[in-house]
Amino acid sequence: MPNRSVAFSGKKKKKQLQAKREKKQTVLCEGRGFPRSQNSKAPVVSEAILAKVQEGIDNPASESANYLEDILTINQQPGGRGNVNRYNLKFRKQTPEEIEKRKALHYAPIKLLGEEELELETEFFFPPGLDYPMRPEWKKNMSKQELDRNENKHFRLFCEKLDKDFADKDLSLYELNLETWRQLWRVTEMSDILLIIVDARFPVSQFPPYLYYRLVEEANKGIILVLNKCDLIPPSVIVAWEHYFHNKFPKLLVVPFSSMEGYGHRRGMLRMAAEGSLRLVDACEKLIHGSVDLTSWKEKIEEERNIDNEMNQECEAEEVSDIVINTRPEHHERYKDGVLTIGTIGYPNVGKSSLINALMGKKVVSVSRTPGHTKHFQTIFLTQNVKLCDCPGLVFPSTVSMHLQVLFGSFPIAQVRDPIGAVNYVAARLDIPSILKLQHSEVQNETASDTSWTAFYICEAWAMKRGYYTRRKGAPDVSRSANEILRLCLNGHKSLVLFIRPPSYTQNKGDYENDPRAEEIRQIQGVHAAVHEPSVEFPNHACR
Ligand SMILES: Nc1nc2c(ncn2[C@@H]2O[C@H](COP(=O)(O)OP(=O)(O)OP(=O)(O)O)[C@@H](O)[C@H]2O)c(=O)[nH]1
Repeated sequence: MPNRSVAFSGKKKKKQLQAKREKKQTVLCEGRGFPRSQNSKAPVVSEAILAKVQEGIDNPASESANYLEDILTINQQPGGRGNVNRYNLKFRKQTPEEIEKRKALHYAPIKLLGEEELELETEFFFPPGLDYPMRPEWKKNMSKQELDRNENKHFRLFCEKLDKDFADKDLSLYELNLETWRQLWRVTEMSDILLIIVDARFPVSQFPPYLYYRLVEEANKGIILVLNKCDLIPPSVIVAWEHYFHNKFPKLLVVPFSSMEGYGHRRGMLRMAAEGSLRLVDACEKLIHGSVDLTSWKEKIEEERNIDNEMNQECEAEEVSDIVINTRPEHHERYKDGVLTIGTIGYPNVGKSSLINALMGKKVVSVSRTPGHTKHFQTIFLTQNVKLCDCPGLVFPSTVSMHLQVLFGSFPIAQVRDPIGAVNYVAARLDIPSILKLQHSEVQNETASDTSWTAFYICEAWAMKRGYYTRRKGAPDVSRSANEILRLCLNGHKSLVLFIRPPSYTQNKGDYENDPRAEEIRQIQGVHAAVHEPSVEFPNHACR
């Protein structure tokens, strides 16, 4: 008789599945070289492994990912309005090895860096020789296909060269979508003045010097560096940055700005950021030498200044500007038809759209906490003879670390595969446990030999404080917690404000604090300056 298969009970099946799951987990854990200790929930990592990990992080060239293949795939997508993904931000993918190495740092004891170690300058992020892709030579009679082919080839060669020339450096993720670069080319071509908008917390990591040389020295454009979000940092740091940029880039005008100055006390109210706007008009006047009359812009600001707070306008989206998708090259005619065209350039999430709304005194472009929200450039008339042109956020080639990219918002937090690693980066620079008033889970454990903070413990403590637990095992949900810590930092939560300083800031801090400019900056910061306010309470969104 043929063998009949034995009936498999539900209980047996359950046991079998459980054994399979356990086996898989052991393999995963061992694969990472993280044996688990008896007392601690966190894996233990030996000094030797940590040293190796650090070595790998310091020298990532050995793990260079072949992202050049991606470029072809990205830029061969069908164009047109139909393809919604055509304008998405695109970066190379991280290799699994890179991710694994970073993960080991979750369990390394954290050592806080000194304030001087947060003093950084341009060259740290933009080593000499770095550049951005320029529009290749073109002729007026070229067909669309010819232009397209030419630009695609030029861009691919640019990326290949960058990859080769900087093989020994840890180049960060930069924009691989040619369509976005085309928009930059078009915006720079059509503008008389360019506003390079940076997050005042990280200015030198978002201001590529090659952009300055190309635009000012070669294309003879006027450029203004806007230190946006200046409400998030002390005025003395802004004063120090102004000195730094004036000395290093003599033709650059620097304007501190806070788009939040335009927000009223009541929710949903928006008005013009008048103080910042006035500084901007002054800077524009210096650059155009009377070629366009800016009186109407100034009058508009004065009018707005005199409006009572109670008369603030409702924060509703008004008629939206002219969205321009045509990026075909054209020769620039200065102050065409007596209109001053001001282009805005910057990394994603630096607040370009907010700045335009704050200049307008009403919501004309939509704002989002998600980077890459603006997909194609739009033009808006500020007054009859001043036109703004908002370019989508662009990530320029640099050596900015992945973690910093996450913290200033050029890489979406939702796509971060290692949020705890990014928390480790913040924790080395900000005392998270005391800012968030965290309690180490091992403090109560008498057998625990070490109660140093690690990124893992920070995320665990925050998860417990907020009541975030995983559904299946009921363990503290460290990923969710890490995500939230990063968001607090990105949005400049009043106490979690990470910012860099210019060289010698700490040494000359007193002078910057007493500089008369500091008072002027306080006015631009408006009522929302985080730096003067006490820490806030968190609303409790606990969920089990
Ligand atoms: N504290 C503070 N937050 C700001 C300021 N300006 C913008 N933000 C916030 O920064 C985030 C991004 O603002 P957006 O204006 O959408 O930035 P964007 O540069 O247009 O972003 P992309 O569309 O990705 O290019 C939003 O959450 C804004 O509320 C500012 O001056 N101060």
